Amino acid sequence: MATNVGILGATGAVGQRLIQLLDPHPNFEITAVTASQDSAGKTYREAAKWRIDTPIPDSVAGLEVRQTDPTYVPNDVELLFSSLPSSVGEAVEPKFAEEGYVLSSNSSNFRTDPDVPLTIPEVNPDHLDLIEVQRDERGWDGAIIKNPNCSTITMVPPLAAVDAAFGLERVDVSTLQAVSGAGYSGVTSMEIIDNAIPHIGGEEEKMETESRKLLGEFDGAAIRWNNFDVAASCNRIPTLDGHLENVWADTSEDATPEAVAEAMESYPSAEDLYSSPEQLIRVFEEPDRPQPRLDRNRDNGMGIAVGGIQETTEGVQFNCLAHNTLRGAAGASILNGELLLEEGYI
Ligand SMILES: N[C@@H](CC=O)C(=O)O
Repeated sequence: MATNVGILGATGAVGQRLIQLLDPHPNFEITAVTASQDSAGKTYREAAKWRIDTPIPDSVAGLEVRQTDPTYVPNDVELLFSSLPSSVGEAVEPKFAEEGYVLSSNSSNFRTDPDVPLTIPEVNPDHLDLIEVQRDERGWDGAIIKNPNCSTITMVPPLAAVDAAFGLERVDVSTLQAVSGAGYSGVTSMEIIDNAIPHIGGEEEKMETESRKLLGEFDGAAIRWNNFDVAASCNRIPTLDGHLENVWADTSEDATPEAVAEAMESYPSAEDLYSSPEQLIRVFEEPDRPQPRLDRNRDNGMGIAVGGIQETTEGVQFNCLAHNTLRGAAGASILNGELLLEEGYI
């Protein structure tokens, strides 16, 4: 039987992607959607300005939109996906956890808190058990778990493969990020057409902190962050979806391009989880790949594509790409929901 799930912030860009991905999902059934007070009481079809290129699923179109408050969400909802703006998430998510709800959240608040699991199921599934620490410390019956920022998710699986095989000393990364990462009204057409913007507020810090937490070690009580140095430079470009990143990784042991490709291609997926691709990282030999338009939808938008692996004086260099609203946001939260289900937290 499918698990009843709700979506907090269901009318936004990531909320809509969550609906698109959850509607056909074999494990989950959407039974509650929430949004801001203005939308409460309307049907989802009336409240949402639907901008995805598949129709609003019939199962959701007629649902009544509820206020984003635990009082209005039915108790038989076992898992909540949160795509709230971070300022709202910071205020509201703990209220739900206090009331016993388990949240798989894409919002950026709390990601680096010591008792909040930040997980990519193929990379650090063991960090999920930090939930026990969180429950002890905060006295919650529910829990909050997070997926990382989209630009972090794009580079961390390839870096995890490099770290496991050769050890990581230092990472430098420069990003070319699609406009959908900023949300529908994030950058105007006048700002981005014929242009590139060499700044995305807060993004560099997210990449620099989240990557070290994700690749850290959980000893049963706390996460010891990985201590490689990392510096990020983030840029917005006029692609619609798909973040492309140029990464330089200085390794502890010598790493040839062939050995790096082998380590990446053999890095395991989470084969028991429905949304994890059969092969997590695909490596191109063609020097001009991956490209956003050609490669973002591989493996239902949940794969990571890598190319241009080469040796440099400072270690190894490669390019990586992921679909930012699928693997990098809605799909990442759903994968964490699948992990929560598999590990018996819901
Ligand atoms: N913070 C990211 C969101 C991911 O898509 C961005 O601005 O691109």
